[in-house]
Amino acid sequence: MEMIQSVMNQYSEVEAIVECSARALRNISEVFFYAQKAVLHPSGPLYCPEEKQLKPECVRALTRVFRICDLDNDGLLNDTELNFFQRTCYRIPLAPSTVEDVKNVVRRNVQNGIGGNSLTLEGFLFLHTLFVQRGRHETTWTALRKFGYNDNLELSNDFLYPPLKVPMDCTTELNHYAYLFLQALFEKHDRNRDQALRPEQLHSIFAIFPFMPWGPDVLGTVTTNDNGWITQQGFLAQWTLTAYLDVYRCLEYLGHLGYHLVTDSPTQASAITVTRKKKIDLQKKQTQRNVFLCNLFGFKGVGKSAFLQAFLGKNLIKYLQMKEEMGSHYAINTVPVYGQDKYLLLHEIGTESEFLSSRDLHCDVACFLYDTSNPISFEHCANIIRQHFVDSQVPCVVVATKSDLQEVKQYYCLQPSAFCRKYRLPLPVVYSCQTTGTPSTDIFLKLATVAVYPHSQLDCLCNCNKCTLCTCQNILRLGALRDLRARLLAALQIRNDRLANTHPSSLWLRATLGAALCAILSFGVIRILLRRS
Ligand SMILES: Nc1ncnc2c1ncn2[C@@H]1O[C@H](COP(=O)(O)OP(=O)(O)OP(=O)(O)O)[C@@H](O)[C@H]1O
Repeated sequence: MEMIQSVMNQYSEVEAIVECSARALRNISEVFFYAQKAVLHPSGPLYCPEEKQLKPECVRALTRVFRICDLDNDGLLNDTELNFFQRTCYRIPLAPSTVEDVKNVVRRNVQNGIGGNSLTLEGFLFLHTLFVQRGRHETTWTALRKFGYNDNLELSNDFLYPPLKVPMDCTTELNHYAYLFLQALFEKHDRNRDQALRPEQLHSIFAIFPFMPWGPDVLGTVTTNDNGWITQQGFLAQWTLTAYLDVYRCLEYLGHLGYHLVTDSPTQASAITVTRKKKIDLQKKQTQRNVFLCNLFGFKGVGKSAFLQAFLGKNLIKYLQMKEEMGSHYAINTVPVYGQDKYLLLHEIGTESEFLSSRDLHCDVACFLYDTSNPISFEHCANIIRQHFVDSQVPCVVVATKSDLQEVKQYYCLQPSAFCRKYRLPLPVVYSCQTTGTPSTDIFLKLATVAVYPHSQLDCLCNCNKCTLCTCQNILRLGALRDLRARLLAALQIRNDRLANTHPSSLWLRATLGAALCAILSFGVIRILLRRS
């Protein structure tokens, strides 16, 4: 016995010594038990016996687990959160008396282990140190594996990149549940409830990542408040952009945040909707998509970046103030298209030549900017349209920027209006972001509408307030219509709340019939008006 003790003291990596005999069949099953345990749940990556504490990688991993379980972000695990951790890892909730026992053990051993009757990070780490010291490595390993860690305490590829098939011609979007999760994430870190994330709040969201996933360019990609902090709308928009442009990266980020554990879904791929092929949308002349891509083309200096920033509500002065710090080739925001919010993603194609890759041509609407004050700027647009878009199904919109400056004649065989008439394009839309307040959003509404309804003959892209498009938009913006919609939604909500007690024939029927009637009426009005245009 003494010899065993001295070996164990001398070699701290020795976890157990078993005296056994094959002849006498003594302790055979114990040998296999300890051997299996040493392989499946090694203490090496978790614990440093010399220093008698958890290794830094293990502390990092457990800190992430703690933060994910801290659903209200108050730095403590209350009983509900502790039970969430317990159910997620071990599939059985803790009895209230056991929760109290656990907290009492922590209270007795760690000075700051309990705060306001909840478990602190210090207490949580202490509990796991205790598990490992008492040879219950499997308890800690079960938790770590559940939260995605492999034997090297790194998040495994299987965890970060669950299978998701995206066929050609389909796009990827976040679904309703993903937006609910992200909204809750935003609210839990926006502790001062100002609907914007200060830099430190943004960092606290990503503190559980091994890297900062968003660079400074995000501030030039989505809406920010007057202080330059990301708004809730901007936060959701940036996630929408990632899901659209690089869905596997989006899955990775959601994996770091423990999406599927918090939402109790099979994997974070449940957050993604793969849309049907665009070809089918075009054939059927309708789409369920919510995100639409608009590629921006234009000669050097025509105002493409200023246009992107105008989409985010910044006028020329604000754009020039932030130009150097946060240049971005993308801008994403929501646009109300016939009463429904759609995401429009503007992408500045940074090329001075007219050579374009097939990726540059792939979009839902192509927007061509020329500078009214620069006589050589239109030729660039005209050449791209003639070479790449004349026979394509992608709708094109031409925009005459810097309309606040003196207009000059374009050095091209056709002036922009004549060119558009010749190629059956809508006439150029005049635009300027040189304003004192927020730039006009009409052009973005028109781009989004053309992207969502590429078949509609929306060739009257002006600000006349008389044409079909403007009439439809105005009808849908009517206060009365919005009021009616809000009432219907409220009625449906009441129905949800009371369904258990109410006879289904009353509220439910009334709300459903009302909603159906409203939808049919709106649809009919829009179709009649569109046909007449
Ligand atoms: N409406 C406007 N009125 C006057 N000047 C403008 C207007 N819009 C943009 N400018 C000026 O034009 C310059 C170029 O604008 P911007 O950087 O947006 O062009 P760009 O097309 O993005 O350029 P690049 O091709 O180099 O990326 C800006 O420095 C700005 O001062």
